[in-house]
Amino acid sequence: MPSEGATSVQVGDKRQIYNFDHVFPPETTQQQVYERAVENLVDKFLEGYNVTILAYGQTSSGKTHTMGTADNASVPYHNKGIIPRAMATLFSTMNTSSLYLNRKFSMKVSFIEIYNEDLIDLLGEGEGESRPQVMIREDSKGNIYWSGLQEVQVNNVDEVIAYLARGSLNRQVGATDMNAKSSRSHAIFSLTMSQQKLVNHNGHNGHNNYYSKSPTPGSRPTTPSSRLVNSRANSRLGDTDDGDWITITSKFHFVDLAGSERLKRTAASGDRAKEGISINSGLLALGNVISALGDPTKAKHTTHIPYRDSKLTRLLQDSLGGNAQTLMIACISPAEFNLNETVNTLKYANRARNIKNLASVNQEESVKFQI
Ligand SMILES: Nc1ncnc2c1ncn2[C@@H]1O[C@H](COP(=O)(O)OP(=O)(O)OP(=O)(O)O)[C@@H](O)[C@H]1O
Repeated sequence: MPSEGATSVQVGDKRQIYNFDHVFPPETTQQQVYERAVENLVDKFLEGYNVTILAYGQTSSGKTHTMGTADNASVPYHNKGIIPRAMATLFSTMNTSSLYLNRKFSMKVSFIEIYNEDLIDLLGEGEGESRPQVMIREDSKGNIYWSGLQEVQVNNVDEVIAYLARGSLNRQVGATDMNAKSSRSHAIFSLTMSQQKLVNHNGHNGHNNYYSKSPTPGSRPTTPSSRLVNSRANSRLGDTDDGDWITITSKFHFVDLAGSERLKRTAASGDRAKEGISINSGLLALGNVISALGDPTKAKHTTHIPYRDSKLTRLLQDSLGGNAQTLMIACISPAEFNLNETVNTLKYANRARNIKNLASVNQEESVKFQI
């Protein structure tokens, strides 16, 4: 059974203890991992917090399996990873919980890959260089956004899984000595949710408004361009959605990192070696950001956090140490011959545990609509 607390590792005659929130032994099921570590984060996402889950570990340790980054409709339920389970909880909560009755939801997914420091849109149209270029941008408030990336409207779990499967087929996969089907890239599957919440309901006249964008204060949203995800909100609000509305936007990033193993262990050469160098430098940069964020003397001065050292850390800038609930899952091998990699993964994850984020709900100003 999963347990709280520490795990200890013996290296030579030294025993080192690492503390984690949960430790899952090999026989743990996907459902147990999900319930213990992830399910409450879906509630946080619905409340309006940004959430990021990262899977870290050496090749073949189960990152993709745990995250469900490659899951499709043919994966049997007991094997399904975090993403399909989180989506099932999310849509079911939206559609059944009384907490979300007076809301209108709009959701989009995107799927991006970092391969050799190139950003590739896994849902983008076209092949190779004909695909739109994805750029990392920062707005005046320091929020990171990705321009040129395809964001696709989704209305139910099946649509999310279809895009997940489509994107994962486009992901860079190569064979190494350690995993015949190794992911050679970092992949980030993201869900952006916008909620229109009715407060101070006036209860007279009006039409149903479906919003795909945050409305500008003082203006009324125009033609409905997105379908309403929560059909109950439509029927409940009916013709009487006159009142004050607030917009809550939250992002859920599922990050399946490339294998963290030392290059020589994969016996890589040529393209595989180039990929390995790039993977290691991205993970090193991530490790440096994690170390800086875990050090309270540095974390106060955000200019010292080396986010700009890699695309991976830049993309995740507002999810690491920013305004997000962040979970790192460290995948390790029980095999003795992987001990060194296991110790490295435990040290890496242990550093991540020192980060203290200040998460808050992303709520826009109250907007009055007179209809
Ligand atoms: N807990 C598990 N139970 C059953 N099968 C597993 C488990 N973890 C991993 N596997 C299987 O082991 C193989 C390797 O796992 P996976 O591809 O998830 O590793 P990975 O860490 O993502 O590797 P890479 O970094 O090379 O992509 C897959 O066939 C996967 O289905």
